[in-house]
Amino acid sequence: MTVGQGERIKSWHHAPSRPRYTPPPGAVDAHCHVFGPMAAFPFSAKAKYLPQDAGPEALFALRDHLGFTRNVIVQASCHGTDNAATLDAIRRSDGRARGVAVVDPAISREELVALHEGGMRAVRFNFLKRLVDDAPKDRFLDLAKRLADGWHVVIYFEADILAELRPFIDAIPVPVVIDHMGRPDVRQGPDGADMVAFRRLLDSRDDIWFKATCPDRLDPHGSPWDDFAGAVAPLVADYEDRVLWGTDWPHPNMQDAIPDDGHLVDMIPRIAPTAMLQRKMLIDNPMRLYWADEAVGGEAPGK
Ligand SMILES: O=C(O)/C=C(\CC(=O)C(=O)O)C(=O)O
Repeated sequence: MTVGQGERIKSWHHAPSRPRYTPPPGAVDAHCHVFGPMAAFPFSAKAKYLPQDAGPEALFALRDHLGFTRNVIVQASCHGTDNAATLDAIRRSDGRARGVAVVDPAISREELVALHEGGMRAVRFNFLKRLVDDAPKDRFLDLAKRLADGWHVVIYFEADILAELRPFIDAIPVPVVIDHMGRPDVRQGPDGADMVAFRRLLDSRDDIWFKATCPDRLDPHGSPWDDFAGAVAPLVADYEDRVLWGTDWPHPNMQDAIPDDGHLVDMIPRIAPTAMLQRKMLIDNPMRLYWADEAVGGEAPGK
């Protein structure tokens, strides 16, 4: 697809329900995106989808509606390596958002410093062929070696390439966060081949984290996403200090199965049934990665 052609798609719920589950004060939605607004922040010429505007106002309204305090905004592939829309959203958040950037691996040290000052704390390496044209492992690795203390790498891949990616991941010298657990087939259950391979990765280092996100993407049986809950709850319990959670709003490419964000929040007690697990997943763990400069938990700045 070439951006500028075709209809702009809408992949998010027009009126998400209010969740029955109430997140603890200080909870972080650690995986979400902004789209545009396009008039101010045009999409990349290489974008594989052309969404309607889903800017910071809508994101922060959803945050409040769902009972969250902070956001980690992940640069979406439709904006390529121009992080202006994500930086603008962070700037407007009153200190309540931080970000994950997507950059040209040749980025200069000065540009990385500017991203840090803008609230970025990680770079994302996307290996999904339907989203990006190329993912040069050698150049990604060179960049990972140049990241400042306190930064990490976020990797997005599907389960069928985990084995092939292992030498690359093993060589990354900073902490690693895996998006959507590397997209396991949750129908295999908690002891299926995909989860076993993913646990082997987690066991290989103690600085690999993961997002227990996207029942809507990973569970083909749909809401209430029972297969997702069954496969993911044991992982959360066994790796409680390394798990993050997020809505994934505005759910890029999910226009044919748009999830109700209130229902997504109601998955939290099903995968993290105790108050302690919820606190770790929603506050302590994301705070350590994204707000290491602040005391863990508590009120957000500007509140
Ligand atoms: O929102 C996600 O994490 C997943 C995406 C979109 C994405 O990552 C991107 O556009 O950068 C997907 O599977 O289409």
